[in-house]
Amino acid sequence: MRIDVVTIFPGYLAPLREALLGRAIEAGLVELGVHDLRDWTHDVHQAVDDSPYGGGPGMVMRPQVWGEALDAVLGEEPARLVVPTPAGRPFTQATAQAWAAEERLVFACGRYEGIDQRVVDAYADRGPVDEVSIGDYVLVGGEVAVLVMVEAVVRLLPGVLGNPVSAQEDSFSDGLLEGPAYTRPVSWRGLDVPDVLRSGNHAAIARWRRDRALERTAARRPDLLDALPPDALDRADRAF
Ligand SMILES: CC(C)N1CCN(Cc2ccc(Cn3ccc4ccc(-c5n[nH]c(N)c5C#N)cc43)cc2)CC1
Repeated sequence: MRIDVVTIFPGYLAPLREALLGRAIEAGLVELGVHDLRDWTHDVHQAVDDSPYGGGPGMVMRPQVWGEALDAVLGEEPARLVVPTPAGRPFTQATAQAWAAEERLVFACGRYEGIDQRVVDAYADRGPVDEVSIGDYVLVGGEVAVLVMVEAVVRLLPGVLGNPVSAQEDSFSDGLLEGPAYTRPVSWRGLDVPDVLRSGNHAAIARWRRDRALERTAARRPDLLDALPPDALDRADRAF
């Protein structure tokens, strides 16, 4: 997979070259290009924004600069263009799984009050464009959202995670939050690891973990329970 990111703050994307993602890049599992939008400005001030038509607070990012940048970065190769925005469709694990199958992702990081809508409209004729949001809170720009989305996608690529099974058994992959996890020591500050996890009884352990996942999901994300397909809960789950 190749990932390109266009931004006025390239340094914001430096964490993508650290740790697991950095190792994936070094291993050739992912190619990453980070591009400074201002490289496509032609004025001495390198202006990328202007006042909004119709008035209102803040500034809007100019379409001309974005058009030149995206034409250059996209080139002729097909790619999914992703535009983070507070007004976007929710980015979910399902989105990450779908995008993990893409050959190319290009992320357009806006700032100010966002990017002139004509940029999205113009590229929608050339290929898939997704306006997405990572959550119901307001950030200052798209860069943090891109860090989140790139990590969620890249960890699903073959060879990236040391233990690939965990990508399948993620929270959300079976529709439930995952339950609590424990490691040594068996007792810490008077708190003990649940006996069942040390019993060696794998059926009992699986049941206990499923019950904790159901309990946590019911308490923290009842919406996920409501969204489960009818056959997702078995009789033992319903007894819970
Ligand atoms: C017209 C006028 C009255 N409106 C007034 C309220 N404005 C809301 C507004 C506020 C701040 C920003 C800052 N910003 C710039 C690019 C950008 C990309 C993503 C996000 C972002 N925030 N939260 C998420 N989950 C995001 C994602 N993904 C935020 C971004 C952009 C937009 C929109 C304009």
